[in-house]
Amino acid sequence: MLQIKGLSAAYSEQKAIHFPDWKVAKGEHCLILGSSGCGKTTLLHIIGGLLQPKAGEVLLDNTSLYQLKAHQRDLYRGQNIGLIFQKPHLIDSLTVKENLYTAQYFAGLPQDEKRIQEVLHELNLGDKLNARTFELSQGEAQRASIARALLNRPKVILADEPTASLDDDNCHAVVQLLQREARLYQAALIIATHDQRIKEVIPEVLQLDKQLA
Ligand SMILES: Nc1ncnc2c1ncn2[C@@H]1O[C@H](COP(=O)(O)OP(=O)(O)OP(=O)(O)O)[C@@H](O)[C@H]1O
Repeated sequence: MLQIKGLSAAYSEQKAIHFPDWKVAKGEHCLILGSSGCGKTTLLHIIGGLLQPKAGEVLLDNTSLYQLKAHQRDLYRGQNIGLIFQKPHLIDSLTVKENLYTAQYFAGLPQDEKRIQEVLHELNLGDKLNARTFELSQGEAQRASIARALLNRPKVILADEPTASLDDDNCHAVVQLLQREARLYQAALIIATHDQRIKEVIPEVLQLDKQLA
């Protein structure tokens, strides 16, 4: 379903970071692990169509992400890839509903309030539809960002350090939530992290090594 081949990345004059070839099956849950600076976020951004690699290929089903023109890739991402970051990155001047509308807009999809209500309900945010995002607790804001990522029923969910600043209880709650939602959408779930706690529940790992850099 997802395949990376011969991938490398380089920021400006920096030495290239090389990534091992890797395949993730439909519905599979896995981790990208490795020490700080080894390239976890970089790889996640490449897989998410946010960062052009120096070389190599990202295949999602039969689509080669970087063969697409930039605007086609943006639409493809909006329709097929759900991105979750450590911080929610919601737009404070908008309500929760309006934040989720942006995900439909950037995917080239029509506004669908019913679908927004459905996904908010799934994440126990049914009463927050018209709340401003600054009125949300941190946990609610994180779930709203997960709702935004799931809204368009993605084939793959990419989460970057979603548990880094959480205590053990909340760490497990967030991982369980991501796994439950990924199962619901039969989506592949890929979490980039150096949080060893997640390894207990998701044993499938792509280990990145500093030596590869
Ligand atoms: N925008 C950028 N410009 C230049 N170099 C960058 C940029 N982003 C990352 N790097 C460098 O690329 C390398 C990989 O960074 P990346 O953020 O992917 O690592 P990481 O494994 O996610 O680290 P961490 O676990 O600390 O978040 C590092 O050496 C970093 O300094």
